[in-house]
Amino acid sequence: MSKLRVAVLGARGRIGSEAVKAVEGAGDLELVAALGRGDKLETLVDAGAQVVVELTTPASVMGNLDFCVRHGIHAVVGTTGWSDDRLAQLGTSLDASPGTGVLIAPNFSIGAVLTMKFAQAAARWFESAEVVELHHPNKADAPSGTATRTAQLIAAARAEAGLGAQPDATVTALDGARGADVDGVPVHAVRLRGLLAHQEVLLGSEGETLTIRHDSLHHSSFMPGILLGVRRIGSVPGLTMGLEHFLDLDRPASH
Ligand SMILES: NC(=O)C1=CN([C@@H]2O[C@H](COP(=O)(O)OP(=O)(O)OC[C@H]3O[C@@H](n4cnc5c(N)ncnc54)[C@H](OP(=O)(O)O)[C@@H]3O)[C@@H](O)[C@H]2O)C=CC1
Ligand SMILES: O=C(O)C1=N[C@H](C(=O)O)C[C@H](O)C1
Repeated sequence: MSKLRVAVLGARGRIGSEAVKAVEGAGDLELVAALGRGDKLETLVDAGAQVVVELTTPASVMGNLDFCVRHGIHAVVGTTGWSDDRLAQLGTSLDASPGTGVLIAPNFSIGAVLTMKFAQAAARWFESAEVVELHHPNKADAPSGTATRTAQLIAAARAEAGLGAQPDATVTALDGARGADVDGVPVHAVRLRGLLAHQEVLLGSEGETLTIRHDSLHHSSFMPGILLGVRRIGSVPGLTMGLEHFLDLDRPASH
């Protein structure tokens, strides 16, 4: 069987360089291009790339995806910075290229995907919910894409359960002291040398708290998710938001 032809954008970056190695190490995949800033996107077409792994920056991702979708190249995207406007713009490009698939994964690690799922399930049972994300100090964006998505899922679950605003008697505060407000859920961002990517979801009600914590200790934690996305996205046209859609998480464990 012929190998799937894969390219990496952002190939010299922290996660992109690991993705290059992961694709090279997969027997069913062939790395046909590894591009960095300034390299020509036409190379993707010349190399016959079928799937692109997009790991660049919020400033670059839209242009890169526009090119890929127009050329019918599927994309697996880890880059952050997604707003409703950007998603709508991508949706319009995909409408014009109906066979093309794009996966946007706020986080490729299984533990982070489960953290989001557990937080979403728990949210309706607690009066209070806050998210704390902790990352390496070279990270350009805050809060993280994962924390933003987690807060959005918590907020949607609270709204569906009819929960109102969270209890908070704060009257005076220094700027930023209560974090960023994501749909009514406070999100706090820590940047600390020595860390990679970590998140805590804090939930509380009268007399009890629940903390869900996840730690990515190495970029290798993201690689199985990237490879899964690469193998699956060609058969899922349109926009898929979140790796959970490829993970079959609701299937009961076999005994
Ligand atoms: N979803 C997930 O699981 C994960 C997502 N991420 C996200 O991935 C993104 C990259 O993170 P990270 O690797 O740490 O960042 P880095 O800054 O280390 O890497 C980004 C790379 O992209 C390059 N780049 C910028 N613009 C372009 C372009 N137009 N075409 C090709 N390459 C380009 C940069 O080049 P230059 O240095 O010259 O600017 C740099 O080498 C971030 O948004 C991060 O949040 C990270 C880890 C996991
Ligand atoms: O920049 C990073 O490092 C990471 N970015 C993603 C995010 O913003 O959620 C995923 C993970 O947290 C690592």
